[in-house]
Amino acid sequence: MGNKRKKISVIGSGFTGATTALMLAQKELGDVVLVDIPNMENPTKGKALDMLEASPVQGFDANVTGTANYEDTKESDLVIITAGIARKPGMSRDDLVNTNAKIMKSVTQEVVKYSPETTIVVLTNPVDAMTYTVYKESGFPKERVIGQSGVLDTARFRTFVAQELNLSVKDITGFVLGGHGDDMVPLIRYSYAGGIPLEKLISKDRLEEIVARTRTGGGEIVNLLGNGSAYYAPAASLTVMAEAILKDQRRVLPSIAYLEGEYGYSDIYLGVPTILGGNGIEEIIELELTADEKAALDKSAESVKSVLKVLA
Ligand SMILES: NC(=O)C1=CN([C@@H]2O[C@H](COP(=O)(O)OP(=O)(O)OC[C@H]3O[C@@H](n4cnc5c(N)ncnc54)[C@H](O)[C@@H]3O)[C@@H](O)[C@H]2O)C=CC1
Ligand SMILES: O=C([O-])CC(=O)C(=O)O
Repeated sequence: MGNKRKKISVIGSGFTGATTALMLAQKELGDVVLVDIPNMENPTKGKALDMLEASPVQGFDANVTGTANYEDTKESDLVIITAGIARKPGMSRDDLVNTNAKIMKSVTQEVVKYSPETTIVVLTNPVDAMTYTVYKESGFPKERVIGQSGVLDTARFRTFVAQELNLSVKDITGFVLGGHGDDMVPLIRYSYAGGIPLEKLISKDRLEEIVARTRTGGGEIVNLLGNGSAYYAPAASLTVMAEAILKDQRRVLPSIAYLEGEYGYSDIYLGVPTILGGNGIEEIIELELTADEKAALDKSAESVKSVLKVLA
């Protein structure tokens, strides 16, 4: 008998949830249960069946099912929450807070009921505050409630740098700290092309433009799509985090983590460099920041705190 397949539940079968489900299955990370509200049960089952029917063509062994019944998520190894509303042009992520906080609470209760030992990764925006909400509602240890922002924000930064230098994206590394908003802090000092500091390859002005584009990268897509937000790169980001956890890879990836004094903040979820492995967030990596970097991070943390205050 081989190893038992992992079970991954993806809550929310919209653009990000469905795309994530497909990527998880294509990488054979486990069997995927896609969950949505009762009104969306048939479309959710339809999407799941359609993905399953791609499996013989692409040759992946993963079951994909759709449901509106949380019993089907029982004993999930990993739960990914994408449920909720997305922003439209003219809105900020923070405008979603009240609606999505209610959704986080009800979803978390159901998830915890059937999978008390699972690890949860949250995507729903405003994601720093929504991860905090899920943490409080779940009663889980902090290492098992994680938010996604930094992998995506870093991916955008890496894309723009690769375009600028006409180099493979594979050789570009980036580093983004802070909340998933326009105040996020891309750290040039820790970003490289094939081990060469970016500051040696790109002018300061161009680097500043790339940082600015990264900060508003989500909004750029929202404006182009017109009726929703990004989902391919977000789904790819969730998939890499899922892989790190399910395969116990201990990867160094940025995650939204619960801070208890790290970087000088407490009782807040914020994007920081972490080690992701079988236990979820296995470690938070603390770096020394320059005064300017710390000031930028303080500003980002303040934005997240102001959203948390709305929920208090
Ligand atoms: N953290 C990040 O980097 C990113 C966050 N997001 C956020 O992810 C969320 C989802 O985005 P999309 O998938 O594009 O939206 P979408 O509108 O395509 O899908 C959301 C789905 O959630 C479902 N849903 C609503 N209430 C639910 C409940 N109580 N239980 C289960 N399902 C429920 C809806 O029926 C819908 O199918 C948004 O809040 C968006 O802002 C999106 C991209 C990146
Ligand atoms: O911009 C949005 O609303 C969705 C999101 O978080 C992103 O794509 O970074």
